[in-house]
Amino acid sequence: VSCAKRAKTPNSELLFLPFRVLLAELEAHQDAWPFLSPVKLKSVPGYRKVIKKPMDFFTIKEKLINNMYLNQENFIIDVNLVFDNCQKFNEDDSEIGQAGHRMKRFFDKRWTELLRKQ
Ligand SMILES: Oc1ccc2c(c1)N[C@H](O)CC2
Repeated sequence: VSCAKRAKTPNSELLFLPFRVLLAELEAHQDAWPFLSPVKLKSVPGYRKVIKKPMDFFTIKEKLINNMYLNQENFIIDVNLVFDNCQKFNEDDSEIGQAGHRMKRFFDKRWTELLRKQ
C-alpha cells in the first residue's frame, strides 16, 4: 500500500503489537480464506458498485506495517469493514456469508479479551 511513511517511533510499534497479533490470528483462522486478499474487482460482477470501501486482511496488515493507523479506532473500523462488506454482498446462508459471521464472532471475542487485558 503506497503512502507517505510516517516516522516509526518505537512506542507506536509497541502500541500496535496487540493488533498485529490479533490480525495474525484472524489470518490463521480456517474461515479467513474469503478475506485474506483484496476482492478482484474486475472478476466479481457488481462488487465495485455495491461495496464502496473494499477491505481485506492483507491491506490491513500493510497499513499496520506502514504506520497508517493513527489510533486503535481506525484499525477496528477497517476490520469491521471487512465483515460488513461480506454481510452486504453475501447471503447469510452462503458459504462466504457463514464464514464472515464466524470470523466476526471470533474477532469480537478476541478483541474483548485483548481490551480486558489493557
Ligand atoms: O460468489 C462469489 C464470488 C466472488 C465473491 C463473493 C461471492 N463474495 C465475496 O464477498 C466477494 C467475492
